[in-house]
Amino acid sequence: MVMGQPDLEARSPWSANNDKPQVEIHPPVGAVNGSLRVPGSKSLTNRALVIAALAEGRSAIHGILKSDDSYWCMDALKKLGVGVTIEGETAYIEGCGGKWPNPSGELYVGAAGTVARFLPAALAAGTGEWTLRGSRRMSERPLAPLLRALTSLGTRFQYGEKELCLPLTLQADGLQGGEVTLPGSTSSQFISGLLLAAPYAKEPLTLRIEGEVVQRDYVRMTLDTMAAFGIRPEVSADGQSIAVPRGCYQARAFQLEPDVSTCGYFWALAALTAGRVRIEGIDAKNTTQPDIEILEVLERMGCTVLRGGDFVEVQGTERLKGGFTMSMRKSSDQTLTIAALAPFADGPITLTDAAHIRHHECDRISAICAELSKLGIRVDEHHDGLTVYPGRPVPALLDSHDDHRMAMALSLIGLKAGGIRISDPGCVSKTCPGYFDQLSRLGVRIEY
Ligand SMILES: O=C(O)C1=C[C@@H](OP(=O)(O)O)[C@@H](O)[C@H](O)C1
Ligand SMILES: C=C(OP(=O)(O)O)C(=O)O
Repeated sequence: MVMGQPDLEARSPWSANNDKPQVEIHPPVGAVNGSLRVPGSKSLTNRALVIAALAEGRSAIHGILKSDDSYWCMDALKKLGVGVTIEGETAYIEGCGGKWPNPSGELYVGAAGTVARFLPAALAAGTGEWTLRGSRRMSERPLAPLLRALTSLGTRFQYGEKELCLPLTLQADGLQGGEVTLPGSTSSQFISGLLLAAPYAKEPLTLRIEGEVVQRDYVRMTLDTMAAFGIRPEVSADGQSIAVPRGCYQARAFQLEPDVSTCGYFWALAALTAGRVRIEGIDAKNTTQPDIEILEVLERMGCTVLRGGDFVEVQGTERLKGGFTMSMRKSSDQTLTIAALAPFADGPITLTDAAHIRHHECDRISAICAELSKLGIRVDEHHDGLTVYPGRPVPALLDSHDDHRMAMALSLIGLKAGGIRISDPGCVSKTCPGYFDQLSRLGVRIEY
């Protein structure tokens, strides 16, 4: 079987296993029990890095994620002349107060949606001319609504290959203020990107959001992180209008939460093996990360969840329950995790409201349907989701589609079925380079 060629340029020095063509997951003999910590949230790391770079003064960001997505964010900031020093899990950032020290250069965003959507607005708020490139997939992923909004605020763009896509050259002379409209239906990151830069506009900026926002809680996360650095936008009662005051972020020490999206795979591991997995450092009631919703799904499937103030423990069950439909609008990154659990439930599971994940690292709806089908699992593909039916997976080599979440979700199937191999295990480094090592530490046999 010929798998698509992964885009190895997007793998950072923090990646691992790029030389391994495949990994086999061996089903553990019994329940998986264990306790672990996962690295910092990708979403919080890249928000904090961009804000700290725009701030006045030196920030210390504690508990960062060290993965491809955060590497390319820091790499771009360094190329812009921002001082970035890493000691252990802390990044020290010398804020530039909104004036990028290097007014020109070539920046590479890798495969990171957060960097591709946060950086253009932050650059546009300054003065200079920069070229932005991304991975093959990032050059196909949508950027147009953000670029149109920035154009209306005075930024000029030239496109290298295709209009309104990466690669591009951005000419900036500050953002005009006033009003700007952005759609919410394709990606919340356009809104987050513009919000992060908005305090530096020449006049106060108001964002009007058209329609529903996919994964709206990520916008809330952006607003909360901005507030932590001293800027408090005002959100209208209907949530569709956000007024951002002018100002400058103030540097500070900032502690990040662990990555709840990554936690989902480990909690699913407990769910599948009737085991018990505790993840330290998570405050389920107060987290700003929407993927915490996976806990409610696991409960619905029959698992028991213990929400401590500083940990979450999931205890699995002998027979997972299915027979429900779930909207993934809020926590779409967990769609693949639930789809991978679904064959082992006692009834079909339908996931809806996730049409936008066709524009993620791969067309995730079509990709997961293709891979589950290879396993002999019945799936119905819908425009905005899928239905997965209970079944017994047959041995197969599965394609990770150069998508960290495809690889991590598909690995879960190997916990229950023999002969499950996954291509290009290195792709997990987009958000969790140590994923397979952590599985091993929990007693799951991994063979490259
Ligand atoms: O702002 C963020 O940190 C994110 C927003 C979401 O993207 P979209 O809103 O583009 O779906 C999510 O899928 C991604 O993993 C992280
Ligand atoms: C969609 C994702 O990433 P990105 O930040 O590149 O959009 C993801 O991590 O699942």
